[in-house]
Amino acid sequence: MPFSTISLNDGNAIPQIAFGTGSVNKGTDVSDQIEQAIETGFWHIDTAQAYGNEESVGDAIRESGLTRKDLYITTKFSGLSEIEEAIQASLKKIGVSYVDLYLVHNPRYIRDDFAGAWAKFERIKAQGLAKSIGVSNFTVNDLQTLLKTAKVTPAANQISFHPYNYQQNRSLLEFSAKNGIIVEGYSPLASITKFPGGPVDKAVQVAADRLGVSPAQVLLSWVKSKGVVIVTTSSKKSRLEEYLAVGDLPAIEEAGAQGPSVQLIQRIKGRVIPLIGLCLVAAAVRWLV
Ligand SMILES: NC(=O)c1ccc[n+]([C@@H]2O[C@H](COP(=O)([O-])OP(=O)(O)OC[C@H]3O[C@@H](n4cnc5c(N)ncnc54)[C@H](O)[C@@H]3O)[C@@H](O)[C@H]2O)c1
Ligand SMILES: OCCc1c[nH]c2ccccc12
Repeated sequence: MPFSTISLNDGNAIPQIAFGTGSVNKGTDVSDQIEQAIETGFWHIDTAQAYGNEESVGDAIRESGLTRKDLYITTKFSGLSEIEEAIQASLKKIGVSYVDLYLVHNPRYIRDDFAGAWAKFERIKAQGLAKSIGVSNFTVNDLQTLLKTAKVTPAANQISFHPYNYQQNRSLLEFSAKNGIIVEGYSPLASITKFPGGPVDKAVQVAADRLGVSPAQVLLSWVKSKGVVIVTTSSKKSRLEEYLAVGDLPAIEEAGAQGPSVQLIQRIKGRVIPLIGLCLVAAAVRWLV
């Protein structure tokens, strides 16, 4: 069974893995890639006003033949127009009457008026144009400022999340947990894609060899074990299958409902996943100091 969902603070649920569409040049037609991702088993698509590809998302949805409620669509306000215009344009481009999650792409897009901008987001939720509203790239300070005037607490904060920024993200994770804000992690594979050759490589490879999985699966497993929604991507079907297979390495608390062989695997994973976490953090700390 692939990935499940995580409950949000507004009663909705978010799939724990998303297919990201922002890793290619702005405006690239990614409809075939999204279609492939949906066929492979992704049902959470992450786009943004700034990616210039919301039409591709719409095309892929229609091609997939799935109904609206079978998909989870996130888009973001990227400051390219007024908020009310932006959501209407996004809905039109995607060809849907609502998105599941609407995010402020970056605090800099609302820096001049956090309270006013968030009130507009709250209205978008009240109007049913977005089932849930949230933010992206917000620090603890940004969230504190927002929460001073917010009537609706952001459901999620999408941030960069990988072993090399884990220490830096810890206070944000704690603050988010305390305030019921789900963390989504983009660039989860950064240690092998953007910063190869660092100390995390070794720890990841050791864990991968021991578990008989790939380094990417170790990294995604680690993100999942933190309760963070994975936002990843690939144009290759084989990689998408590899990512989704991480859903079969569930967190230990899911073990009770499964058969004996799965329970055995989970007992092993239950020991290994925290160990992976420990190794990655130790490696990251050694690398940072
Ligand atoms: N909110 C934001 O500000 C923000 C910023 C960046 C990205 N995002 C979102 O997150 C998504 C994913 O971001 P990402 O691309 O950084 O994620 P990622 O770290 O998961 O990297 C994915 C890339 O890694 C490659 N890859 C996978 N396995 C590999 C391997 N073994 N060796 C080498 N390369 C491998 C894939 O082909 C793909 O190109 C974006 O598409 C976008 O939707 C959001
Ligand atoms: O999501 C933030 C990273 C990103 C990917 N593609 C973009 C296009 C415009 C602005 C930001 C981005």
